[in-house]
Amino acid sequence: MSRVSGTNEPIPAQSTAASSRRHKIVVCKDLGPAMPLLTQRPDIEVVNWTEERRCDRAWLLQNISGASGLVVCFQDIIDRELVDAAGPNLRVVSTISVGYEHIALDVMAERKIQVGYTPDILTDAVADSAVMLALMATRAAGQSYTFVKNNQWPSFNWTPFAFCGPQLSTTSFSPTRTVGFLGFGRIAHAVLARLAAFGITHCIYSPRPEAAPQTERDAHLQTKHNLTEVAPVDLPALAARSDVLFILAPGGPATHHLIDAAFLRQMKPSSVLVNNGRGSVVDSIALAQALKEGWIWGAGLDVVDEEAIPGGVTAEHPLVCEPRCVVLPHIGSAAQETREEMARLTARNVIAGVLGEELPVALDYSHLGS
Ligand SMILES: O=CC(=O)O
Repeated sequence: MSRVSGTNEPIPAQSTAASSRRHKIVVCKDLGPAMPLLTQRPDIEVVNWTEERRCDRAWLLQNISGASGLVVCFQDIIDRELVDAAGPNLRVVSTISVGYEHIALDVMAERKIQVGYTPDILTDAVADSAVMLALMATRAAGQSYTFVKNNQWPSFNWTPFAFCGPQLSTTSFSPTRTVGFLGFGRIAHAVLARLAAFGITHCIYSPRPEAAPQTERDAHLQTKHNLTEVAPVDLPALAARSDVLFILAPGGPATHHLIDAAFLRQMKPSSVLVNNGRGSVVDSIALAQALKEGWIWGAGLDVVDEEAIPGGVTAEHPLVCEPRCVVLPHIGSAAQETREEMARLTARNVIAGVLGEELPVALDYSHLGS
């Protein structure tokens, strides 16, 4: 039977013959119903962080020595220091996320450590939540919900324009709508498919600088969703034309604060920004100013730059304080069925990795810069 640590004290290295045949896997996030996939294997020793808060870096550094596998989430920074502390046994890092900015891929490549992740299976859940945020941000859901929670409904003087916001769907009297995407991959396509039902007419996106033109794919999407346009545009046009702009780009140096004051000033006063990608893509201070001064109408955020720093996003954060900004705590893929499948895949990835087998879903980082 595998051992699951009951406390978060450092676990002493095992020296018995039996333990040396077992693969040590350090688990930073409890995988819920998928944990037995790990704990019921006689060839695996599980050392897991059991507290209901972010895994302590110090605990991880103390416990990782001799590990063959590591289970993490996007909050855990996997860098050279950690890999050095693990030692030469480490064969696989399995993250329960589609994003991988938290993993130093140059170090993984150098040490030939496989990386498992969970793309595709979360696409629909994240796309659902992006549409939810677009609707919440356009239709003043944050303000009106707070109004009711604050017991203001009893004295509500209903007026035709109270809590009004821009309409996401097209109508006979407002027949065109342009959605923009920064990051036009699987999740963006799933968002577009959902928005087609809202009568969206134009879809524009900013291509990666190195990407080849996708003319055929765009023509296919245009026909499939009965749109007037699907086209790549430059950043100024993306800002100026989007009624709703979805940020679905990965984080990292290439996208850091791409959405800054200069970009936001080019957006329409009636437009809405939705961020389901990474907080670091948007300059929070500039966005708060854009909302306060009416450069844009509203925002729906599942990610915020400051979530990564100690103290995180408090109730005093300038974006949380903006009435037309809906902020959720990074829950884009938090649909029960999806999270269970992500947990199972994360477990299967780490098991395959420690056994030296091909991962069910491995990140191919051979072409990625460090
Ligand atoms: O942000 C969440 C993920 O990368 O899956």
